[in-house]
Amino acid sequence: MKAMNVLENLSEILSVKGPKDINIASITYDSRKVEKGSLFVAIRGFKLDGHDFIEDAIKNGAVGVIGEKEMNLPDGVLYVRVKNSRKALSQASSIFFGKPAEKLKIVGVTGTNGKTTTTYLIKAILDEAGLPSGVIGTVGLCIKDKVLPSERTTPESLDLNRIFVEMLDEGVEYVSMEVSSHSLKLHRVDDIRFEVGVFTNLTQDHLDFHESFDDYYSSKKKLFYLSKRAAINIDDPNGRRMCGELDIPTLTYAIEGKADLKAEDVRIDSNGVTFKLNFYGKQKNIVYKVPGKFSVYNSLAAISACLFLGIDLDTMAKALEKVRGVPGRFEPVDEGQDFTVIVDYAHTPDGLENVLMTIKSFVKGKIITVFGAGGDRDRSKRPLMGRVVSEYSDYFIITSDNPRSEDPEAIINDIEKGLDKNSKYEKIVDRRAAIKRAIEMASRGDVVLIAGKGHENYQIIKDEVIPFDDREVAREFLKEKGRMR
Ligand SMILES: CC(=O)N[C@H]1[C@@H](OP(=O)(O)OP(=O)(O)OC[C@H]2O[C@@H](n3ccc(=O)[nH]c3=O)[C@H](O)[C@@H]2O)O[C@H](CO)[C@@H](O)[C@@H]1O[C@H](C)C(=O)N[C@@H](C)C(=O)N[C@H](CCC(=O)O)C(=O)O
Ligand SMILES: Nc1ncnc2c1ncn2[C@@H]1O[C@H](COP(=O)(O)OP(=O)(O)OP(=O)(O)O)[C@@H](O)[C@H]1O
Ligand SMILES: N[C@H](CCC[C@H](N)C(=O)O)C(=O)O
Ligand SMILES: [Mg+2]
Repeated sequence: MKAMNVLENLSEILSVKGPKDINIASITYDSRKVEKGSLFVAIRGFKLDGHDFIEDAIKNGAVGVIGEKEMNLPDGVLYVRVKNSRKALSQASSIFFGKPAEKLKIVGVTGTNGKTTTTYLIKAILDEAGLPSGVIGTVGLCIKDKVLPSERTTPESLDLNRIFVEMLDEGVEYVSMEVSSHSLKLHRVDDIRFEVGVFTNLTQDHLDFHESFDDYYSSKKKLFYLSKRAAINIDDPNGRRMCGELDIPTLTYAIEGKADLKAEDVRIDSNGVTFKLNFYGKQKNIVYKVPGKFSVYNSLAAISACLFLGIDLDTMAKALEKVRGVPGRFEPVDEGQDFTVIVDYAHTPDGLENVLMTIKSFVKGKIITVFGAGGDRDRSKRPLMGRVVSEYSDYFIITSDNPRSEDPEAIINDIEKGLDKNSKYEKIVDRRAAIKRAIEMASRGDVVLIAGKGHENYQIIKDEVIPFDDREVAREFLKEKGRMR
């Protein structure tokens, strides 16, 4: 593509130096991925500054550069100075790949908890309706039935465009994607026009990245400036606030309050949830075989979004009844033992409270929880997570999640600050040993909750990513315990 075509799509150019008639063979924001003919976009990062890698990029074959700083590049290399490189990356990628997002119907789901689950439920409904779809989110990328790993919940704009093209090539028409607050703030989704934006809830997380809760809220709100229509959980105080501030067609959903879609006669037990959906007098029985009040909310979120897509309630009810859960979300590990083991991705105070409240409602014996908190993430959520776990568990083991660059013991100490005084617990830094201990001590009727890592099949310790899967580790010790009997 001619550089001129890319330039025409950039909204905030400050200056252009060098030849505009060059051909761009590819775009990248990482100098290590530059090829002959690449356009390199220099991003001022949180750790590094892409401008420091311009020389490398040119050595590797870049013919053009987009950046924010005043630069003098060698003759023959195009330099486009813009106000915001991340915004420019989104605009350049969209035009370079032929605006693939415009050819897809994309539903964006935002909120602190429930994004992954809701996107999966939407996909299940689209499948039942016979509409070819894809999913983009924490657990990975789904292109029709193909599943690929993903590094981020919401990929960088350039990568998103590449994924959209791949989806279109495979015949995908609908995309159900998670939209993280990071992605909204860092302009990863700026050039997507969402058919529907969904708001699940907003509670504390990511206060390391967002300077305040208000900044977190405003980032989430941006999704609705990019959406044609909205589906909002109006039982959530921030959902109510959001609703009052939007002027696009909106469907609200609730269990408690007044809403367009209301769940009535809600029944929750260890097998899942059932409720009567009331949508302006139209009623439909919904069965979803994953327990928890949050399962009702996630079903309502998916139904609201799919109503906007024109899917009928019968199809939706059929689809939800068939869903057998989402990887790592309230996932049972069953080796025939006489107690329950659940692996769940809860990694926020609210997520933990929801999952523990659900367990409390059906547990016959003790609740034993194994959990930690991620390193290089919001530190202020750690004592709050500790408080919630100590409030609901009969016994718990504080261990490591993904410590990343931090000292695992220091993270555990942060969690410990929030504990209830009467807590019965121990600290075991090694997650494998912690899971082993919980399984050894469990007896008939107990529930062992292993929280925080869900579907993750790795653990990040310093710079190392080691293979680790809570489900496999639990299975191994369950088998061992079975053999000892
Ligand atoms: C905080 C955050 O989102 N950081 C993202 C940000 O990194 P950064 O700006 O700090 O990058 P950097 O390492 O400082 O480097 C600056 C630039 O120099 C470039 N570079 C670097 C080295 C080199 O040799 N050559 C080179 O060109 C880099 O490619 C980058 O463009 O831009 C990078 C490039 O797009 C992202 O990879 C990176 O995501 C990191 C890995 C990350 O962990 N992000 C997490 C926090 C995140 O986004 N999480 C949300 C999920 C939240 C949720 O689910 O609740 C998500 O959507 O996944
Ligand atoms: N609607 C909900 N409200 C509160 N908690 C929920 C809800 N749905 C799921 N949870 C809990 O939060 C955990 C994470 O759920 P899920 O993965 O769907 O959220 P997410 O928003 O995608 O998270 P992430 O930000 O990490 O991508 C679940 O394992 C469950 O314990
Ligand atoms: N998307 C979330 C996931 C947290 C999962 C938990 N296992 C951790 O590593 O903190 C984040 O990146 O903050
Ligand atoms: Mg997710």
